Amino acid sequence: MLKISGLKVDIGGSRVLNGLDLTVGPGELVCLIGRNGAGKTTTFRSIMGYRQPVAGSISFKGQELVGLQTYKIAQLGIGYSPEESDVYADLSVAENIALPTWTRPSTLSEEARVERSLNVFPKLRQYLTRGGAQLSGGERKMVSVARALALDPSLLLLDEPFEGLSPAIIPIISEGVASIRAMGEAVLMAESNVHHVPEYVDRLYVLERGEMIFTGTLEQARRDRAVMRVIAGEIDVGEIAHA
Ligand SMILES: Nc1ncnc2c1ncn2[C@@H]1O[C@H](COP(=O)(O)OP(=O)(O)OP(=O)(O)O)[C@@H](O)[C@H]1O
Repeated sequence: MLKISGLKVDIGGSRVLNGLDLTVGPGELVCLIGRNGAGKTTTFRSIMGYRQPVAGSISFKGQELVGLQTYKIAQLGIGYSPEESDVYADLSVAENIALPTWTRPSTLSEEARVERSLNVFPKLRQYLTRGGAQLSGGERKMVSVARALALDPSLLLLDEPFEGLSPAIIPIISEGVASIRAMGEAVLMAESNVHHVPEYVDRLYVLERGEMIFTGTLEQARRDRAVMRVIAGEIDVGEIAHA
């Protein structure tokens, strides 16, 4: 469904992604994991057409995305929830979520698409009339993911959905990701912390300074000390060794 081959991206004269290969199949949950600055956001921004690669290909359902404008990429069915969860302050929560239903036609009605998003995050029903500026970080994250889902995408990109959230909100987002997955949507999720990776993840890619250093299952990653050093830190490697 999504196939990235040999992707190279330069920013300000520096190579930020150096020959990335990655695939996401229909209905798969795939995690791209790496430390801060590894290049996860740059990968997502390249998929969405905000960054132009110097080499490589990004194809979605057989169509090349490189060179397409962002709105066209979204219309092809890729929903994007960025790390910073931009929620439109001048729109209500309900309007923020409904936004993609105005820009991408789907076989589902606007109501059905919004309802589906609200079923993923039922807590949002209390805030529907509230302005986008009057939300906590966790609420903004829910709106951002719900909005990306209202696009009725066949692939959802979630950039560090747990980043900066309080421990109380993490299980809510985690349950939301599980129900999105149960709907059969393909999800590509970026993470810097292996502990946030759901056990049911299909495949992990580990990115280090713009290069992919590992591809495999979560179980294989846990058995690889060099990989765990990158995605879990030294302390956790010790814990794993004693487990
Ligand atoms: N606009 C920019 N100008 C200059 N350098 C940039 C810019 N955006 C990203 N970079 C650099 O590109 C590299 C990759 O950044 P990117 O944001 O993709 O990493 P990331 O893995 O998403 O990290 P984080 O978890 O901190 O968001 C970093 O070294 C970063 O400093």
